[in-house]
Amino acid sequence: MAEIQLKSLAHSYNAQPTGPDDYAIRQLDHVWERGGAYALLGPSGCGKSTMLNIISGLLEPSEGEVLFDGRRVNELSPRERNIAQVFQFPVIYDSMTVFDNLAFPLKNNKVPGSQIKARVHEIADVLEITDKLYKKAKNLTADEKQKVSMGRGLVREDVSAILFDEPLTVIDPQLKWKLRRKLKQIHEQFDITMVYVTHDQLEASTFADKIAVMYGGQIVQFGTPTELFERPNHTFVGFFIGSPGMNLVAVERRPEGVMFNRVFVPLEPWQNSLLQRVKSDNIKIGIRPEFIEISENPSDETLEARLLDLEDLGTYKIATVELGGESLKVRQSEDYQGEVGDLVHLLFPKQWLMLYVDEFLIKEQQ
Ligand SMILES: Nc1ncnc2c1ncn2[C@@H]1O[C@H](COP(=O)(O)OP(=O)(O)OP(=O)(O)O)[C@@H](O)[C@H]1O
Repeated sequence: MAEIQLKSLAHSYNAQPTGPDDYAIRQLDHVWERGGAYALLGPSGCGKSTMLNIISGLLEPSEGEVLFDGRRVNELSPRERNIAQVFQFPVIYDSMTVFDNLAFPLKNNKVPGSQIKARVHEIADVLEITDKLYKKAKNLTADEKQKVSMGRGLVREDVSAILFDEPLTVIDPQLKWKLRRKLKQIHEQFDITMVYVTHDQLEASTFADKIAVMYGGQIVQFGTPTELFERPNHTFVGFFIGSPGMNLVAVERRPEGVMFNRVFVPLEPWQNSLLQRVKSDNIKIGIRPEFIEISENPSDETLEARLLDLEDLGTYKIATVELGGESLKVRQSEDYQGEVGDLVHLLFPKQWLMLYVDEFLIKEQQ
């Protein structure tokens, strides 16, 4: 098990990149700590598989270094790096039994036969495939095959890390949840560094202690699921995490706050003073649907809006309101009784009103 450090890492599939758009990974520094359970979350094409393949050694980065426990491994082959990788589709030998599939990585590493048997049984028990051990792999269902594929990654006790590249894509929706829990349990039991790639936020937050959100070849935030929800460091994290995502509105600066379409939104003094110092005009405010309050009566702090739509989602409702020409989502309890067309009064609690400049969060300690 190892700490994996990425130092000034960048990768372009183009031999002669001419600008940032030619990079699948833009310069980044990152540390996956020893023994952590991590998710790498992001939309299709943001560079997740590229990063995994660079860590495992399947791909040589065009710039920067990969360090395992402080030692440069750029020149080492995947085998020498001792990384196990589980892909979207099961990688197993159909003609072999499940036992032989699981034993294969150990035989390759010249582990004694008695140890192989014990370890294969231990892993098969955890994955609940002991009754399949002496079946030919070709007779298994898709999810059983993927369990064997995971087992091949888990069986070696000496691996530096296990990388999962969307491993549950082929798994039945009902079984996905079970397997995710299983992986989490395996992580707790064996204490291995695990990086789990997915574009599904639910999958990421049930598996990982910490999530790296990737966007446009960069890690735009690395934090716990709660941190990503409460303090999105980038507008993309606000938009991508949560359902519906964060409300984001482009605004102009004013002395005591910001404005859009004749709606003035006051800010905290520290936000105002930081805002006066930045040059960019790319300014946005962001607030999650869960944190906007709707009040029946106006006050000095409320903003007048119109209820456009109310969607009943069973245990809660999502209201769509129009404020200064912008459409915002507001999450309400199931007993909220608004009528479409009603005037409503919105309150943006100060601690939940985020300010973004050039898409990044303005933080108090800056
Ligand atoms: N072999 C390749 N040659 C050229 N460009 C590539 C290659 N592999 C990936 N890319 C490009 O690099 C970028 C990042 O791709 P990557 O596969 O790492 O993203 P991803 O986040 O894993 O996406 P997905 O979730 O769809 O697998 C994309 O623009 C993709 O088109």
